[in-house]
Amino acid sequence: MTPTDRPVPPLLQARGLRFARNDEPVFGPLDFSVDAGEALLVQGDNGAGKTTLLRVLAGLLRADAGEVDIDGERARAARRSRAIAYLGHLPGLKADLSALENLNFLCGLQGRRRGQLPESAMAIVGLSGYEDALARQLSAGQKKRLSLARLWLSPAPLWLLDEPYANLDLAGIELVNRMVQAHLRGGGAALVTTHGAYAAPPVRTRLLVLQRPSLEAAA
Ligand SMILES: Nc1ncnc2c1ncn2[C@@H]1O[C@H](COP(=O)(O)OP(=O)(O)OP(=O)(O)O)[C@@H](O)[C@H]1O
Repeated sequence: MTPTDRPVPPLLQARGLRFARNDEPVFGPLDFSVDAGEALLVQGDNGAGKTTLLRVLAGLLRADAGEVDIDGERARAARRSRAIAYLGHLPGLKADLSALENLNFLCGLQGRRRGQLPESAMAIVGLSGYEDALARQLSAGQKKRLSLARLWLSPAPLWLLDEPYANLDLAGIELVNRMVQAHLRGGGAALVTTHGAYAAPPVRTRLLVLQRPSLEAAA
């Protein structure tokens, strides 16, 4: 077998991943993988553990058991921060910086996708003309769009998107789908939590359904 014959490892692989709070199981054990060019939709009822799973994968919470590999190697902090862009419920913006200053600040922290500039990212998300607006003066949907611009600028291949459609109008929902499609076409991957059926074809999509362990036990 030559080096080029070796199978490419999944971009993300979880084995036996489990999380509990105060001995109460929240999810798992879960086994799943996501390849480059693929989206994994994470669905489940309110409280099923979708946000918790994304936070564990992002390294913001520690799993009780299991392993996470990125590109075939254990996901330690440095590897996670290079490989993962996390879009959470909160916009994660500096309220007293302008929209453009926020993007420049975040590019300074996280690096920047090759060939993309903050100004062009603002245009892509429909925020041209808002460059000098303070983040705290933006509407909820505009803040979400600014977070999407930050996501677009990130050089990280693995997107963890927690309810990315929240607060967005129809055009914004289509924008998220176009961004995900373009990201996957460029060799990236995405985990997307959602309550709705918003993920548009032709994204190569698989489904991970979480169930609340206590409800399962009671059933
Ligand atoms: N900071 C916290 N402290 C204690 N319990 C929490 C905390 N955050 C979440 N939980 C609990 O963990 C469980 C999973 O919550 P999580 O937010 O992951 O669910 P979710 O599937 O994302 O829900 P939703 O669809 O409502 O956003 C819930 O029972 C919730 O009450």
